[in-house]
Amino acid sequence: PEAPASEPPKASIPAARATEETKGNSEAKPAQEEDDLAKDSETTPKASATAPALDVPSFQLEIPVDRAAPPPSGGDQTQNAMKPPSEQPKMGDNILMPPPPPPQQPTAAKTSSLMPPPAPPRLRPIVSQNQPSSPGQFPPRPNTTSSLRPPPSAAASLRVPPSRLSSSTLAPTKVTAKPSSSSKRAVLEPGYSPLDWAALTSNPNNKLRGENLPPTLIRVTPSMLKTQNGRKGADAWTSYQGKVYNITPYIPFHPGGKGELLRGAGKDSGKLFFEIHPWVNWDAILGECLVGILVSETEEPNENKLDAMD
Ligand code: HEM
Repeated sequence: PEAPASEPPKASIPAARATEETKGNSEAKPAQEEDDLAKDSETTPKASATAPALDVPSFQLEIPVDRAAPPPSGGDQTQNAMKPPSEQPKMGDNILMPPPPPPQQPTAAKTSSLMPPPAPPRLRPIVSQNQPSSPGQFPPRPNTTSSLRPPPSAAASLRVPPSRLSSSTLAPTKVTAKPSSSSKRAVLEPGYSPLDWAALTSNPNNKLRGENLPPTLIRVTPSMLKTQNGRKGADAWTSYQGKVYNITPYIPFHPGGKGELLRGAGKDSGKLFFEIHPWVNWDAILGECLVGILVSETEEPNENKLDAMD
């Protein structure tokens, strides 16, 4: 597949290269000397390719004069220097490539002015093929050009990042959805909405305080409260601000779920309650579930004394 793409450029290149080749032969010797210097500074073999380019510039000044007519850009000097080296065909390919990606390879871009005829799209693929020899230059191209390039094949890999950008439009919906799902809010069964609870509490005959309890408030010690943990058929009681409530009837109505509500069973729920939802009006919801008051362990659970206090 590469052969066909490279063929068209080669046909046009030969003429310019012919002049370069003659000059290039004479320049070959100085280029080698510089190669040695380059090797001293640079360890990689590729340094030799760059070295000739540096040597050529002085001689290239003459070359540009001949070419001055065809190419508008004076930057051809660098190109000429590059071309004289043994890699003329590669340079030609690069020349074809330059038009589209001018920013990345200045030499290629300059040569591109000479090669305008070749199709820009084809040049990119060719460059990629030739690039293997010079991988260092290409890595940056895809990244920078990717944003600029609309092309299909390369865009596929690039589309992922763009999708992120475009996802910004989608993100809002997802973001809003995630927070809601992350909440511990439970799914209440039908008939257990806050309105249903309000209706239930509006009727005093429902005995939400619990069965077998006196009509008046009772005195509850910590040990008593501990036994009312909702297990083994016992109602779940909890204390809040010195008062004891039977939270058993509210379990299926609790928006936070049964498990969360029962975390306070048999003990004080004030701390948990305020940590999770301090804005909730406890008394307004559980007023009808009030069992009594919390007293110290030494105090006798005398209902008469409790009534006297009231
Ligand atoms: C140990 C005690 C309790 C715990 C651990 C607890 C936990 C929770 C949790 C996790 C939620 C869900 C919060 C969310 O939507 O992300 C919740 C919601 C709620 N809980 Fe409790 N809860 C407790 C006691 C109570 C009590 C005693 C009441 C009623 C007096 C109550 C009333 C509510 C209400 C009304 C909501 C909905 C709040 C809202 O949507 O803004 N909770 N609770």
